[in-house]
Amino acid sequence: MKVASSNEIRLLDKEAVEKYGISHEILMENAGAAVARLILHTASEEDTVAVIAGPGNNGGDGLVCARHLASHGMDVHVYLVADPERLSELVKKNLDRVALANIPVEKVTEKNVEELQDVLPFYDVIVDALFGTGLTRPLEGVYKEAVEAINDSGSLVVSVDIPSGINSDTGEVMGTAVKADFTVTFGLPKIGLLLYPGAEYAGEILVSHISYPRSLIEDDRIKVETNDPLYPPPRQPDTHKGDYGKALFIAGSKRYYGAPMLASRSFLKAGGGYSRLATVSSIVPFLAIRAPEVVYEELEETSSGTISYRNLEKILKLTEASDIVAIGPGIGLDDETARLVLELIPRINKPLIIDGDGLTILARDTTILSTRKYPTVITPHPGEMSRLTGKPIEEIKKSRLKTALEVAQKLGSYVVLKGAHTVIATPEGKAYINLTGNPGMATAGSGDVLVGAIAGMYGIGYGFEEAVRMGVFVHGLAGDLAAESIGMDGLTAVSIMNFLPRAMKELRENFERIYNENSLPVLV
Ligand SMILES: NC(=O)C1=CN([C@@H]2O[C@H](COP(=O)(O)OP(=O)(O)OC[C@H]3O[C@@H](n4cnc5c(N)ncnc54)[C@H](O)[C@@H]3O)[C@@H](O)[C@H]2O)[C@@H](O)CC1
Ligand SMILES: Nc1ncnc2c1ncn2[C@@H]1O[C@H](COP(=O)(O)OP(=O)(O)O)[C@@H](O)[C@H]1O
Ligand SMILES: [K+]
Repeated sequence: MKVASSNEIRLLDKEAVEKYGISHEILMENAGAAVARLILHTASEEDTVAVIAGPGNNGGDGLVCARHLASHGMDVHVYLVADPERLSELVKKNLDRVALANIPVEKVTEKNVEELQDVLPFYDVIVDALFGTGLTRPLEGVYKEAVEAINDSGSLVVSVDIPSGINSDTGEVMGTAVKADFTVTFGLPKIGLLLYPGAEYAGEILVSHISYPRSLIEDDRIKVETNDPLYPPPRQPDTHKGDYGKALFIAGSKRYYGAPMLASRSFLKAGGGYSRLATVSSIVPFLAIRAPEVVYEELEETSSGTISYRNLEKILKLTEASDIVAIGPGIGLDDETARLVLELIPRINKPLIIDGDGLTILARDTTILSTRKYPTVITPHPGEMSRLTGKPIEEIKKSRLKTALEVAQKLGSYVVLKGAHTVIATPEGKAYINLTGNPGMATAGSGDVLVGAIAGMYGIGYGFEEAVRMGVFVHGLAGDLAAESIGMDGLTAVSIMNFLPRAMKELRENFERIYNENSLPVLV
Protein backbone atom coordinates (compact mmCIF):
# COMPACT_ATOMS: atom_id res chain seq x y z
CA MET A 1 0.00 0.00 0.00
CA LYS A 2 1.26 3.50 -0.86
CA VAL A 3 2.29 5.71 2.07
CA ALA A 4 1.88 9.48 1.68
CA SER A 5 3.62 12.59 3.03
CA SER A 6 1.45 15.49 4.19
CA ASN A 7 2.18 17.38 0.98
CA GLU A 8 1.26 14.36 -1.15
CA ILE A 9 -2.01 13.80 0.69
CA ARG A 10 -2.84 17.51 0.24
CA LEU A 11 -2.15 17.12 -3.50
CA LEU A 12 -4.39 14.03 -3.70
CA ASP A 13 -7.03 15.87 -1.69
CA LYS A 14 -6.86 18.76 -4.16
CA GLU A 15 -7.10 16.45 -7.18
CA ALA A 16 -9.95 14.48 -5.62
CA VAL A 17 -11.86 17.76 -5.45
CA GLU A 18 -10.69 19.44 -8.67
CA LYS A 19 -10.14 16.49 -11.01
CA TYR A 20 -12.66 14.01 -9.70
CA GLY A 21 -15.37 16.38 -8.51
CA ILE A 22 -15.43 14.99 -4.97
CA SER A 23 -16.13 17.92 -2.65
CA HIS A 24 -14.21 18.50 0.59
CA GLU A 25 -17.53 18.08 2.34
CA ILE A 26 -17.90 14.54 0.99
CA LEU A 27 -14.32 13.69 2.03
CA MET A 28 -14.89 15.09 5.51
CA GLU A 29 -18.20 13.28 5.85
CA ASN A 30 -16.61 9.98 4.79
CA ALA A 31 -13.70 10.56 7.19
CA GLY A 32 -15.89 11.32 10.20
CA ALA A 33 -18.19 8.42 9.35
CA ALA A 34 -15.22 6.04 9.13
CA VAL A 35 -14.07 6.97 12.64
CA ALA A 36 -17.65 6.52 13.89
CA ARG A 37 -17.81 3.06 12.24
CA LEU A 38 -14.62 1.96 13.99
CA ILE A 39 -16.03 3.13 17.33
CA LEU A 40 -19.37 1.42 16.69
CA HIS A 41 -17.49 -1.81 15.86
CA THR A 42 -15.23 -1.49 18.90
CA ALA A 43 -17.25 0.14 21.68
CA SER A 44 -20.82 -0.48 22.77
CA GLU A 45 -23.71 1.89 22.14
CA GLU A 46 -24.02 2.55 25.89
CA ASP A 47 -20.52 3.98 25.95
CA THR A 48 -20.01 7.69 26.44
CA VAL A 49 -17.85 9.56 23.95
CA ALA A 50 -15.88 12.82 24.14
CA VAL A 51 -14.80 14.34 20.85
CA ILE A 52 -11.88 16.75 21.26
CA ALA A 53 -12.06 18.93 18.14
CA GLY A 54 -9.25 21.23 17.01
CA PRO A 55 -9.23 24.37 14.84
CA GLY A 56 -8.95 22.81 11.38
CA ASN A 57 -10.35 20.09 9.15
CA ASN A 58 -9.11 17.41 11.54
CA GLY A 59 -11.50 18.97 14.03
CA GLY A 60 -14.12 19.00 11.30
CA ASP A 61 -13.78 15.24 10.91
CA GLY A 62 -14.30 14.94 14.65
CA LEU A 63 -17.52 16.95 14.48
CA VAL A 64 -18.85 14.71 11.70
CA CYS A 65 -17.93 11.68 13.80
CA ALA A 66 -19.83 13.12 16.77
CA ARG A 67 -22.94 13.57 14.63
CA HIS A 68 -22.79 9.97 13.36
CA LEU A 69 -22.30 8.49 16.85
CA ALA A 70 -25.12 10.60 18.29
CA SER A 71 -27.40 9.43 15.50
CA HIS A 72 -26.68 5.87 16.69
CA GLY A 73 -27.93 6.93 20.10
CA MET A 74 -24.52 7.21 21.77
CA ASP A 75 -23.99 9.82 24.46
CA VAL A 76 -21.54 12.23 22.80
CA HIS A 77 -19.98 15.46 24.07
CA VAL A 78 -17.87 17.78 21.92
CA TYR A 79 -15.00 19.77 23.42
CA LEU A 80 -14.03 22.46 20.93
CA VAL A 81 -10.44 23.61 21.39
CA ALA A 82 -10.75 26.45 18.89
CA ASP A 83 -12.25 29.87 18.38
CA PRO A 84 -15.57 29.21 16.55
CA GLU A 85 -15.22 32.55 14.77
CA ARG A 86 -12.02 31.37 13.10
CA LEU A 87 -13.25 28.02 11.85
CA SER A 88 -13.40 27.44 8.08
CA GLU A 89 -16.83 27.57 6.51
CA LEU A 90 -17.01 23.79 6.15
CA VAL A 91 -15.97 23.12 9.74
CA LYS A 92 -18.38 25.82 10.97
CA LYS A 93 -21.18 24.13 9.00
CA ASN A 94 -20.42 20.87 10.80
CA LEU A 95 -20.30 22.64 14.14
CA ASP A 96 -23.76 24.10 13.46
CA ARG A 97 -25.07 20.63 12.54
CA VAL A 98 -23.72 19.27 15.85
CA ALA A 99 -25.41 22.07 17.80
CA LEU A 100 -28.67 21.62 15.86
CA ALA A 101 -28.59 17.90 16.76
CA ASN A 102 -28.49 18.96 20.42
CA ILE A 103 -25.06 17.46 20.94
CA PRO A 104 -23.47 19.36 23.85
CA VAL A 105 -20.52 21.48 22.78
CA GLU A 106 -18.14 22.96 25.32
CA LYS A 107 -15.55 25.55 24.34
CA VAL A 108 -12.12 24.84 25.77
CA THR A 109 -9.78 27.76 26.43
CA GLU A 110 -6.81 28.47 28.68
CA LYS A 111 -9.32 29.33 31.40
CA ASN A 112 -11.01 25.92 31.63
CA VAL A 113 -8.66 23.46 29.92
CA GLU A 114 -7.50 21.98 33.20
CA GLU A 115 -11.09 20.79 33.76
CA LEU A 116 -10.46 18.25 30.98
CA GLN A 117 -8.21 16.34 33.40
CA ASP A 118 -11.26 15.91 35.65
CA VAL A 119 -13.96 15.15 33.09
CA LEU A 120 -12.24 13.01 30.42
CA PRO A 121 -11.75 9.94 32.65
CA PHE A 122 -15.55 9.65 32.81
CA TYR A 123 -15.80 9.00 29.09
CA ASP A 124 -15.40 5.47 27.77
CA VAL A 125 -14.11 6.69 24.40
CA ILE A 126 -12.17 9.81 23.45
CA VAL A 127 -11.90 10.91 19.81
CA ASP A 128 -8.67 12.84 19.21
CA ALA A 129 -9.54 15.33 16.46
CA LEU A 130 -7.17 18.14 17.48
CA PHE A 131 -4.61 18.09 14.67
CA GLY A 132 -3.84 15.97 11.66
CA THR A 133 -1.58 16.64 8.70
CA GLY A 134 -1.83 20.38 9.29
CA LEU A 135 0.39 20.24 12.37
CA THR A 136 3.25 22.64 11.66
CA ARG A 137 4.91 23.26 15.00
CA PRO A 138 5.22 21.77 18.50
CA LEU A 139 2.02 21.79 20.55
CA GLU A 140 1.88 24.35 23.31
CA GLY A 141 -0.56 25.93 25.76
CA VAL A 142 -4.15 24.75 25.65
CA TYR A 143 -3.42 22.15 22.95
CA LYS A 144 -0.59 20.60 24.92
CA GLU A 145 -2.77 20.47 28.03
CA ALA A 146 -5.61 18.90 26.09
CA VAL A 147 -3.29 16.19 24.77
CA GLU A 148 -2.01 15.47 28.24
CA ALA A 149 -5.55 15.25 29.57
CA ILE A 150 -6.40 12.75 26.82
CA ASN A 151 -3.32 10.67 27.66
CA ASP A 152 -4.12 10.75 31.39
CA SER A 153 -7.76 9.78 30.91
CA GLY A 154 -7.41 6.00 30.81
CA SER A 155 -10.21 5.95 28.22
CA LEU A 156 -10.12 4.23 24.84
CA VAL A 157 -8.49 6.77 22.51
CA VAL A 158 -9.21 6.90 18.78
CA SER A 159 -7.11 9.36 16.78
CA VAL A 160 -8.47 11.00 13.63
CA ASP A 161 -6.03 10.62 10.70
CA ILE A 162 -2.91 10.82 12.90
CA PRO A 163 -2.34 11.09 16.66
CA SER A 164 -2.34 14.82 17.44
CA GLY A 165 1.24 15.98 17.97
CA ILE A 166 2.84 13.39 15.67
CA ASN A 167 4.63 14.83 12.64
CA SER A 168 2.95 13.15 9.66
CA ASP A 169 6.17 13.15 7.61
CA THR A 170 8.73 11.94 10.13
CA GLY A 171 6.84 10.31 13.00
CA GLU A 172 8.46 12.71 15.48
CA VAL A 173 6.62 13.85 18.61
CA MET A 174 6.07 17.62 18.28
CA GLY A 175 6.16 18.73 21.90
CA THR A 176 3.70 16.11 23.04
CA ALA A 177 1.39 13.67 21.31
CA VAL A 178 -1.70 11.60 21.87
CA LYS A 179 -1.05 7.92 22.60
CA ALA A 180 -3.89 6.30 20.69
CA ASP A 181 -5.38 2.81 20.87
CA PHE A 182 -6.55 3.17 17.28
CA THR A 183 -5.83 5.59 14.45
CA VAL A 184 -8.15 5.82 11.45
CA THR A 185 -6.17 7.46 8.64
CA PHE A 186 -7.74 8.81 5.46
CA GLY A 187 -6.95 8.34 1.79
CA LEU A 188 -3.57 6.71 2.37
CA PRO A 189 -1.51 6.02 5.51
CA LYS A 190 0.91 8.79 6.43
CA ILE A 191 4.65 8.20 6.67
CA GLY A 192 4.66 9.44 10.26
CA LEU A 193 2.35 6.61 11.28
CA LEU A 194 4.90 3.98 10.20
CA LEU A 195 8.14 5.47 11.53
CA TYR A 196 8.90 5.45 15.25
CA PRO A 197 7.92 6.98 17.59
CA GLY A 198 4.82 7.84 15.52
CA ALA A 199 4.18 4.13 14.90
CA GLU A 200 4.04 3.53 18.63
CA TYR A 201 1.69 6.46 19.32
CA ALA A 202 -0.71 5.41 16.56
CA GLY A 203 -1.84 2.15 18.16
CA GLU A 204 -3.68 -0.06 15.69
CA ILE A 205 -3.81 1.72 12.32
CA LEU A 206 -6.79 1.36 10.00
CA VAL A 207 -6.98 3.00 6.57
CA SER A 208 -10.19 4.47 5.16
CA HIS A 209 -10.00 5.42 1.47
CA ILE A 210 -12.95 7.88 1.93
CA SER A 211 -13.94 7.31 -1.74
CA TYR A 212 -10.64 8.52 -3.25
CA PRO A 213 -10.59 7.23 -6.84
CA ARG A 214 -8.42 4.12 -7.21
CA SER A 215 -6.04 6.01 -9.51
CA LEU A 216 -5.17 8.33 -6.62
CA ILE A 217 -4.76 5.45 -4.18
CA GLU A 218 -2.25 3.82 -6.54
CA ASP A 219 -0.69 7.01 -7.88
CA ASP A 220 2.89 6.37 -9.01
CA ARG A 221 3.90 9.88 -8.04
CA ILE A 222 3.92 8.46 -4.51
CA LYS A 223 7.29 6.76 -4.07
CA VAL A 224 6.91 5.21 -0.62
CA GLU A 225 4.93 2.08 0.16
CA THR A 226 4.66 -0.59 2.81
CA ASN A 227 6.97 -3.56 2.16
CA ASP A 228 4.15 -5.96 1.31
CA PRO A 229 5.26 -9.55 0.63
CA LEU A 230 5.49 -11.02 -2.87
CA TYR A 231 4.68 -14.71 -3.36
CA PRO A 232 7.91 -16.76 -3.58
CA PRO A 233 9.08 -18.27 -6.91
CA PRO A 234 8.14 -21.99 -7.17
CA ARG A 235 10.68 -24.67 -6.30
CA GLN A 236 10.72 -26.87 -9.40
CA PRO A 237 10.86 -30.62 -8.54
CA ASP A 238 13.60 -31.61 -11.00
CA THR A 239 16.31 -29.24 -9.81
CA HIS A 240 19.60 -29.46 -7.99
CA LYS A 241 21.18 -27.25 -5.36
CA GLY A 242 22.76 -25.02 -7.99
CA ASP A 243 19.32 -23.83 -9.08
CA TYR A 244 18.71 -22.22 -5.71
CA GLY A 245 21.63 -19.96 -6.00
CA LYS A 246 25.28 -20.33 -5.23
CA ALA A 247 26.30 -17.73 -2.68
CA LEU A 248 29.77 -16.69 -1.58
CA PHE A 249 30.32 -15.05 1.80
CA ILE A 250 33.60 -13.19 2.30
CA ALA A 251 33.43 -12.77 6.04
CA GLY A 252 34.86 -13.51 9.45
CA SER A 253 38.13 -13.24 11.31
CA LYS A 254 39.75 -14.87 14.32
CA ARG A 255 37.73 -12.60 16.61
CA TYR A 256 34.38 -12.81 14.83
CA TYR A 257 33.33 -16.24 13.72
CA GLY A 258 29.68 -15.95 14.73
CA ALA A 259 28.89 -13.47 11.97
CA PRO A 260 30.18 -15.56 9.04
CA MET A 261 28.44 -18.67 10.41
CA LEU A 262 25.13 -16.84 10.85
CA ALA A 263 25.25 -15.22 7.41
CA SER A 264 26.35 -18.29 5.42
CA ARG A 265 24.00 -20.67 7.24
CA SER A 266 20.98 -18.31 7.12
CA PHE A 267 21.30 -18.35 3.35
CA LEU A 268 20.58 -22.10 3.40
CA LYS A 269 17.87 -21.76 6.06
CA ALA A 270 16.08 -19.23 3.86
CA GLY A 271 16.11 -21.65 0.93
CA GLY A 272 19.45 -20.98 -0.76
CA GLY A 273 21.09 -23.95 -2.44
CA TYR A 274 24.87 -23.80 -2.13
CA SER A 275 26.63 -21.69 0.48
CA ARG A 276 30.35 -21.06 0.39
CA LEU A 277 32.21 -19.22 3.10
CA ALA A 278 35.65 -17.78 2.33
CA THR A 279 37.21 -17.05 5.70
CA VAL A 280 40.43 -17.27 7.69
CA SER A 281 41.61 -20.85 7.95
CA SER A 282 42.10 -20.78 11.73
CA ILE A 283 38.35 -20.63 12.43
CA VAL A 284 37.18 -23.14 9.78
CA PRO A 285 37.38 -26.23 12.02
CA PHE A 286 35.08 -24.62 14.59
CA LEU A 287 32.63 -23.36 12.00
CA ALA A 288 32.46 -26.69 10.20
CA ILE A 289 31.04 -28.22 13.37
CA ARG A 290 28.38 -25.51 13.76
CA ALA A 291 27.54 -25.27 10.07
CA PRO A 292 28.39 -28.57 8.32
CA GLU A 293 26.19 -27.67 5.31
CA VAL A 294 28.39 -24.70 4.41
CA VAL A 295 31.37 -25.29 2.06
CA TYR A 296 34.54 -23.59 3.32
CA GLU A 297 37.27 -21.86 1.34
CA GLU A 298 40.29 -21.37 3.61
CA LEU A 299 42.04 -18.02 3.30
CA GLU A 300 45.45 -16.81 4.47
CA GLU A 301 45.29 -14.51 7.45
CA THR A 302 47.11 -11.41 8.67
CA SER A 303 48.99 -11.38 11.96
CA SER A 304 45.81 -10.03 13.58
CA GLY A 305 43.81 -13.01 12.32
CA THR A 306 41.88 -11.18 9.60
CA ILE A 307 41.66 -12.00 5.88
CA SER A 308 44.95 -11.16 4.18
CA TYR A 309 45.31 -9.08 1.00
CA ARG A 310 47.18 -12.04 -0.52
CA ASN A 311 43.79 -13.74 -1.07
CA LEU A 312 42.69 -11.17 -3.68
CA GLU A 313 42.96 -13.32 -6.82
CA LYS A 314 41.65 -16.48 -5.09
CA ILE A 315 38.55 -14.62 -3.90
CA LEU A 316 37.89 -13.06 -7.32
CA LYS A 317 38.08 -16.55 -8.81
CA LEU A 318 35.56 -17.83 -6.26
CA THR A 319 33.13 -15.03 -7.12
CA GLU A 320 33.04 -16.14 -10.75
CA ALA A 321 31.36 -19.41 -9.72
CA SER A 322 28.76 -17.63 -7.53
CA ASP A 323 25.37 -16.03 -8.25
CA ILE A 324 25.53 -13.56 -5.38
CA VAL A 325 28.34 -12.39 -3.08
CA ALA A 326 28.21 -10.94 0.44
CA ILE A 327 31.15 -9.18 2.05
CA GLY A 328 31.69 -7.79 5.51
CA PRO A 329 30.12 -9.69 8.39
CA GLY A 330 32.78 -10.00 11.12
CA ILE A 331 35.58 -9.17 8.67
CA GLY A 332 37.23 -6.70 11.06
CA LEU A 333 38.92 -3.36 10.35
CA ASP A 334 42.59 -4.38 9.92
CA ASP A 335 44.23 -2.04 7.39
CA GLU A 336 45.36 -4.85 5.10
CA THR A 337 41.89 -6.39 5.11
CA ALA A 338 40.34 -2.96 4.51
CA ARG A 339 42.61 -2.52 1.48
CA LEU A 340 41.47 -5.92 0.20
CA VAL A 341 37.77 -5.04 0.67
CA LEU A 342 38.16 -1.68 -1.13
CA GLU A 343 39.90 -3.51 -4.00
CA LEU A 344 37.29 -6.29 -4.17
CA ILE A 345 34.08 -4.20 -4.16
CA PRO A 346 34.57 -2.63 -7.61
CA ARG A 347 35.99 -5.86 -9.07
CA ILE A 348 33.32 -8.37 -8.00
CA ASN A 349 31.20 -8.76 -11.14
CA LYS A 350 28.19 -10.15 -9.33
CA PRO A 351 25.28 -8.78 -7.30
CA LEU A 352 26.84 -7.77 -3.98
CA ILE A 353 25.68 -7.35 -0.38
CA ILE A 354 27.91 -5.16 1.79
CA ASP A 355 27.31 -5.38 5.55
CA GLY A 356 28.91 -4.87 8.95
CA ASP A 357 32.61 -3.95 8.97
CA GLY A 358 32.47 -3.95 5.18
CA LEU A 359 30.33 -0.82 5.48
CA THR A 360 32.72 0.87 7.89
CA ILE A 361 35.50 0.18 5.40
CA LEU A 362 33.35 1.35 2.44
CA ALA A 363 32.78 4.63 4.32
CA ARG A 364 36.45 5.45 3.67
CA ASP A 365 35.72 5.74 -0.06
CA THR A 366 32.14 5.26 -1.26
CA THR A 367 33.08 6.32 -4.81
CA ILE A 368 34.30 2.77 -5.50
CA LEU A 369 30.64 1.77 -5.91
CA SER A 370 30.21 4.03 -8.94
CA THR A 371 32.15 1.71 -11.26
CA ARG A 372 30.16 -1.41 -10.33
CA LYS A 373 28.11 -2.87 -13.17
CA TYR A 374 26.10 -5.21 -10.97
CA PRO A 375 23.47 -4.36 -8.31
CA THR A 376 24.69 -3.59 -4.81
CA VAL A 377 22.82 -3.45 -1.52
CA ILE A 378 24.24 -1.96 1.67
CA THR A 379 22.61 -2.92 4.97
CA PRO A 380 23.66 -0.33 7.58
CA HIS A 381 22.22 0.11 11.03
CA PRO A 382 22.03 3.79 12.08
CA GLY A 383 25.60 3.70 13.42
CA GLU A 384 27.04 2.44 10.15
CA MET A 385 24.84 4.91 8.23
CA SER A 386 26.33 7.68 10.36
CA ARG A 387 29.83 6.62 9.27
CA LEU A 388 28.72 6.40 5.62
CA THR A 389 27.13 9.85 5.59
CA GLY A 390 29.05 11.74 8.27
CA LYS A 391 25.65 12.67 9.77
CA PRO A 392 25.18 12.22 13.55
CA ILE A 393 23.16 9.13 14.51
CA GLU A 394 20.42 11.22 16.15
CA GLU A 395 19.84 13.07 12.88
CA ILE A 396 19.67 9.78 10.98
CA LYS A 397 17.17 8.32 13.42
CA LYS A 398 14.96 11.37 12.88
CA SER A 399 15.10 11.21 9.10
CA ARG A 400 15.42 7.51 8.30
CA LEU A 401 13.41 7.62 5.10
CA LYS A 402 15.04 10.77 3.72
CA THR A 403 18.54 9.54 4.57
CA ALA A 404 18.01 6.11 3.03
CA LEU A 405 16.63 7.63 -0.18
CA GLU A 406 19.45 10.19 -0.42
CA VAL A 407 22.19 7.60 0.09
CA ALA A 408 20.58 5.12 -2.33
CA GLN A 409 20.44 7.80 -4.99
CA LYS A 410 23.95 9.11 -4.28
CA LEU A 411 25.62 5.70 -4.24
CA GLY A 412 23.46 4.14 -6.96
CA SER A 413 22.89 1.29 -4.54
CA TYR A 414 19.98 -0.27 -2.68
CA VAL A 415 19.94 0.73 0.97
CA VAL A 416 18.49 -1.25 3.88
CA LEU A 417 18.47 1.12 6.86
CA LYS A 418 17.87 -1.29 9.72
CA GLY A 419 15.94 -0.65 12.91
CA ALA A 420 12.33 -0.67 14.08
CA HIS A 421 10.44 -0.66 10.79
CA THR A 422 13.46 -1.10 8.52
CA VAL A 423 13.44 1.20 5.49
CA ILE A 424 14.49 -0.10 2.05
CA ALA A 425 15.42 2.55 -0.54
CA THR A 426 16.20 1.98 -4.23
CA PRO A 427 18.57 3.93 -6.52
CA GLU A 428 15.47 4.90 -8.56
CA GLY A 429 14.04 6.78 -5.58
CA LYS A 430 11.44 4.30 -4.35
CA ALA A 431 11.22 3.28 -0.70
CA TYR A 432 9.55 0.49 1.24
CA ILE A 433 8.77 0.56 4.96
CA ASN A 434 8.93 -2.94 6.45
CA LEU A 435 6.28 -3.86 9.01
CA THR A 436 7.53 -7.28 10.18
CA GLY A 437 9.96 -7.67 13.10
CA ASN A 438 10.00 -6.85 16.79
CA PRO A 439 12.32 -5.34 19.42
CA GLY A 440 13.53 -8.81 20.39
CA MET A 441 15.55 -8.74 17.18
CA ALA A 442 17.83 -6.05 18.52
CA THR A 443 20.34 -8.72 19.41
CA ALA A 444 23.96 -9.29 18.31
CA GLY A 445 24.19 -11.14 15.02
CA SER A 446 20.66 -10.36 13.92
CA GLY A 447 22.02 -8.29 11.04
CA ASP A 448 24.24 -11.19 9.92
CA VAL A 449 21.13 -13.37 9.62
CA LEU A 450 19.57 -10.64 7.46
CA VAL A 451 22.54 -10.83 5.04
CA GLY A 452 21.92 -14.56 4.58
CA ALA A 453 18.17 -14.01 4.21
CA ILE A 454 18.61 -11.44 1.43
CA ALA A 455 21.08 -13.70 -0.41
CA GLY A 456 18.68 -16.63 0.10
CA MET A 457 15.78 -14.74 -1.51
CA TYR A 458 17.95 -14.02 -4.53
CA GLY A 459 18.98 -17.67 -4.56
CA ILE A 460 15.40 -18.95 -4.70
CA GLY A 461 14.69 -16.76 -7.67
CA TYR A 462 13.42 -13.31 -6.68
CA GLY A 463 14.88 -10.44 -8.71
CA PHE A 464 17.49 -8.38 -6.89
CA GLU A 465 15.16 -5.60 -5.67
CA GLU A 466 12.52 -8.13 -4.68
CA ALA A 467 15.17 -10.25 -2.93
CA VAL A 468 16.27 -7.26 -0.84
CA ARG A 469 12.68 -6.46 0.10
CA MET A 470 11.75 -10.08 0.80
CA GLY A 471 14.97 -10.73 2.72
CA VAL A 472 13.98 -7.94 5.11
CA PHE A 473 10.38 -9.19 5.21
CA VAL A 474 11.18 -12.85 5.99
CA HIS A 475 13.92 -11.88 8.45
CA GLY A 476 11.34 -9.89 10.40
CA LEU A 477 8.73 -12.64 9.97
CA ALA A 478 11.21 -15.21 11.34
CA GLY A 479 11.83 -12.87 14.26
CA ASP A 480 8.09 -12.59 14.87
CA LEU A 481 7.57 -16.36 14.71
CA ALA A 482 10.53 -16.82 17.08
CA ALA A 483 9.15 -14.21 19.50
CA GLU A 484 5.73 -15.91 19.36
CA SER A 485 7.34 -19.20 20.28
CA ILE A 486 10.03 -18.21 22.84
CA GLY A 487 9.28 -14.58 23.72
CA MET A 488 11.35 -11.51 22.88
CA ASP A 489 13.81 -11.53 25.77
CA GLY A 490 15.62 -14.75 24.98
CA LEU A 491 15.47 -14.16 21.25
CA THR A 492 18.95 -14.53 19.77
CA ALA A 493 20.30 -14.31 16.22
CA VAL A 494 20.41 -18.13 16.12
CA SER A 495 16.69 -18.22 17.02
CA ILE A 496 15.89 -15.90 14.13
CA MET A 497 18.02 -18.05 11.81
CA ASN A 498 16.28 -21.22 12.97
CA PHE A 499 12.85 -19.74 12.29
CA LEU A 500 13.70 -18.78 8.70
CA PRO A 501 12.50 -22.18 7.36
CA ARG A 502 9.19 -21.74 9.20
CA ALA A 503 8.87 -18.20 7.84
CA MET A 504 9.34 -19.52 4.29
CA LYS A 505 6.86 -22.34 4.92
CA GLU A 506 4.27 -19.85 6.21
CA LEU A 507 4.90 -17.61 3.21
CA ARG A 508 4.30 -20.46 0.78
CA GLU A 509 1.40 -22.16 2.55
CA ASN A 510 -0.43 -19.26 4.25
CA PHE A 511 0.46 -16.33 2.04
CA GLU A 512 -2.94 -14.61 2.36
CA ARG A 513 -2.84 -14.69 6.15
CA ILE A 514 0.81 -13.57 6.32
CA TYR A 515 0.00 -10.76 3.89
CA ASN A 516 -2.99 -9.57 5.89
CA GLU A 517 -1.19 -9.83 9.23
CA ASN A 518 1.68 -7.73 7.98
CA SER A 519 0.01 -4.94 6.03
CA LEU A 520 -2.33 -2.14 7.04
CA PRO A 521 -5.99 -3.11 7.32
CA VAL A 522 -8.57 -1.13 5.35
CA LEU A 523 -11.59 -0.17 7.46
CA VAL A 524 -14.78 -1.20 5.67
N1 LIG B 1 -6.42 15.33 3.00
C1 LIG B 1 -7.61 14.75 2.88
O1 LIG B 1 -7.88 13.99 1.98
C2 LIG B 1 -8.61 15.03 3.91
C3 LIG B 1 -8.22 15.63 5.10
N2 LIG B 1 -9.10 15.71 6.10
C4 LIG B 1 -8.66 16.16 7.39
O2 LIG B 1 -7.96 17.39 7.29
C5 LIG B 1 -6.82 17.30 8.14
C6 LIG B 1 -5.86 18.38 7.77
O3 LIG B 1 -6.59 19.56 8.09
P1 LIG B 1 -5.88 20.96 8.18
O4 LIG B 1 -4.99 21.12 7.05
O5 LIG B 1 -6.97 21.94 8.40
O6 LIG B 1 -4.95 20.94 9.47
P2 LIG B 1 -5.22 20.35 10.91
O7 LIG B 1 -6.68 20.18 11.15
O8 LIG B 1 -4.35 19.16 11.07
O9 LIG B 1 -4.62 21.55 11.83
C7 LIG B 1 -5.45 22.68 11.99
C8 LIG B 1 -4.66 23.96 11.93
O10 LIG B 1 -3.94 24.12 13.15
C9 LIG B 1 -2.88 25.05 12.93
N3 LIG B 1 -1.74 24.46 13.67
C10 LIG B 1 -0.78 23.65 13.20
N4 LIG B 1 0.08 23.32 14.19
C11 LIG B 1 -0.38 23.96 15.29
C12 LIG B 1 0.09 24.02 16.63
N5 LIG B 1 1.20 23.35 17.03
N6 LIG B 1 -0.60 24.77 17.51
C13 LIG B 1 -1.71 25.43 17.12
N7 LIG B 1 -2.20 25.41 15.86
C14 LIG B 1 -1.53 24.68 14.97
C15 LIG B 1 -2.64 25.11 11.46
O11 LIG B 1 -3.00 26.38 11.03
C16 LIG B 1 -3.59 24.04 10.89
O12 LIG B 1 -4.16 24.46 9.68
C17 LIG B 1 -6.35 15.90 7.95
O13 LIG B 1 -5.50 15.47 8.98
C18 LIG B 1 -7.68 15.14 7.96
O14 LIG B 1 -8.05 14.83 9.29
C19 LIG B 1 -10.41 15.13 6.04
O15 LIG B 1 -11.34 16.18 6.11
C20 LIG B 1 -10.67 14.25 4.90
C21 LIG B 1 -10.00 14.62 3.66
N1 LIG C 1 13.05 -2.55 17.68
C1 LIG C 1 13.19 -3.32 16.60
N2 LIG C 1 12.11 -3.78 15.95
C2 LIG C 1 12.25 -4.55 14.87
N3 LIG C 1 13.45 -4.95 14.35
C3 LIG C 1 14.54 -4.52 14.97
C4 LIG C 1 14.49 -3.69 16.11
N4 LIG C 1 15.76 -3.41 16.49
C5 LIG C 1 16.57 -4.04 15.60
N5 LIG C 1 15.84 -4.71 14.71
C6 LIG C 1 16.35 -5.52 13.59
O1 LIG C 1 17.38 -6.35 14.07
C7 LIG C 1 18.49 -6.31 13.19
C8 LIG C 1 19.65 -5.70 13.93
O2 LIG C 1 20.71 -5.73 13.02
P1 LIG C 1 22.12 -5.06 13.43
O3 LIG C 1 21.87 -3.72 14.01
O4 LIG C 1 23.02 -5.19 12.26
O5 LIG C 1 22.58 -6.02 14.59
P2 LIG C 1 23.98 -6.75 14.60
O6 LIG C 1 24.95 -5.73 14.06
O7 LIG C 1 24.17 -7.09 16.02
O8 LIG C 1 23.80 -7.93 13.71
C9 LIG C 1 18.07 -5.46 12.00
O9 LIG C 1 17.56 -6.28 10.98
C10 LIG C 1 17.00 -4.59 12.57
O10 LIG C 1 16.02 -4.21 11.60
K1 LIG D 1 -5.75 13.80 15.28
